[in-house]
Amino acid sequence: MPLNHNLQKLFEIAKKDERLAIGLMSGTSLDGLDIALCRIKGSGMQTRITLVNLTTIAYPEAFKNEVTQVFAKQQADMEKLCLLNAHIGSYHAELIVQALKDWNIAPSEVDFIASHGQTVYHAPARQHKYKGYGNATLQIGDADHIAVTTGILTISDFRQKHIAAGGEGAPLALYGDVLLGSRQGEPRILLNIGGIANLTWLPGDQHLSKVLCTDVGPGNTLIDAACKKYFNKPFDAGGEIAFAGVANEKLLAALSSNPFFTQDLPKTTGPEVFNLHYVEQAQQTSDTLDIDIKDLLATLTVLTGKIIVDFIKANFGNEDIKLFVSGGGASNRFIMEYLKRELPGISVTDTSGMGINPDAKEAILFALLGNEALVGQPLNVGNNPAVLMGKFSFAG
Ligand SMILES: Nc1ncnc2c1ncn2[C@@H]1O[C@H](COP(=O)(O)OP(=O)(O)OP(=O)(O)O)[C@@H](O)[C@H]1O
Ligand SMILES: CC(=O)N[C@H]1[C@@H]2OC[C@@H](O2)[C@@H](O)[C@@H]1O[C@H](C)C(=O)O
Repeated sequence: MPLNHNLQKLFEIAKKDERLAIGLMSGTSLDGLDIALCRIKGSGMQTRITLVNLTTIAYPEAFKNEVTQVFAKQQADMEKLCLLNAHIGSYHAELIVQALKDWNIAPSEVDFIASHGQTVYHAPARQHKYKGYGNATLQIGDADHIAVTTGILTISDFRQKHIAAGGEGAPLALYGDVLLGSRQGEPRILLNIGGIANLTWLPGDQHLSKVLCTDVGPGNTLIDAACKKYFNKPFDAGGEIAFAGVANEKLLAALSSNPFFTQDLPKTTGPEVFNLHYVEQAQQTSDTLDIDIKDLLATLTVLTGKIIVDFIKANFGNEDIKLFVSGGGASNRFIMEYLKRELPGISVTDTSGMGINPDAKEAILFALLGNEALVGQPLNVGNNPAVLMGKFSFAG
């Protein structure tokens, strides 16, 4: 019996020497959609990927406000959640169609889209309160809408397989980091400072069993929340407000005492834990509710730097390592200067120092994961599940 047209096309795409793919990332900062157009050759450790084009479409305030109603909330309007699942899928599709027009690329030239979706809740078992339930995470923005509207095969919902195979559904960065970032004789740390900060340790002997990838703690999420509340700004551009304040040591100590920081590795978290409620509680226990708001911003920014520095010193020492930073936090001069100052033996640059655009890294990761879903083999890395992730949505 002949294969139907969807499977026929799938096989044709899988047999190609080179694929044109779109990777999509909409992260926990809710700032916008990263669309990375990539050319990919091969698979696994032989993957060669070139970023052809990148655009970040900032979300309009009205859209952010809608998503915020369900984002990281223990209680939310189920109708709104249901509507947003379809709405985000179609909205992302429209943004892709527009980006392709701008780039003068016909949708028929693109082999596949790999979509992360929008995380609305992340609930590793260590973090939620429901006995008898395991790890769980929820990304919405259904990919059937993307596939049908763009006419392009779409691979999505990567995190569920990771959980089904024993992981926490995140971080997935290591799968891309080992493929693109590992170098013989050069121990590296690839740090992404998005809403949450996560890192991948790539040992210089390139033993995949020694690779570690874990969330470290809040990246920009507390800084953004405080900026919004106290300064009516979405984020602290360049870390300017933090530079104008002085970190409060008592508050810093209270914030640093969250149990997440001493839990076993690898571990994951999100704004479900690291939010303004957590900051206010720490202010209460440390009797710092009345500190200057610039000092509060400085404290939250130092916290982001300090948990990264403490983690690196405790787990990898302080010498002969190259640290490459990506994500929006790489544009926060206060954080970058803090890392350089507090890790004197380590070379700290953003990931452009290793040939990867720091704003594109996560969207590229999903393009890579989509490529692996099509033509890869499960990879044993650290104690992470060796699985191929992602679900297929056909256009017709
Ligand atoms: N010029 C800048 N100065 C300071 N901070 C910045 C700047 N540009 C971006 N950021 C910070 O980076 C954040 C966005 O980072 P990014 O897009 O990497 O996060 P994300 O992908 O949404 O999060 P995650 O990776 O945790 O899912 C912004 O919300 C802001 O806090
Ligand atoms: C559940 C979820 O969306 N987690 C994100 C978030 O943003 C950063 C950090 O927390 C990381 O664990 C993950 O994203 C990246 C892309 C990852 O999986 O590697």
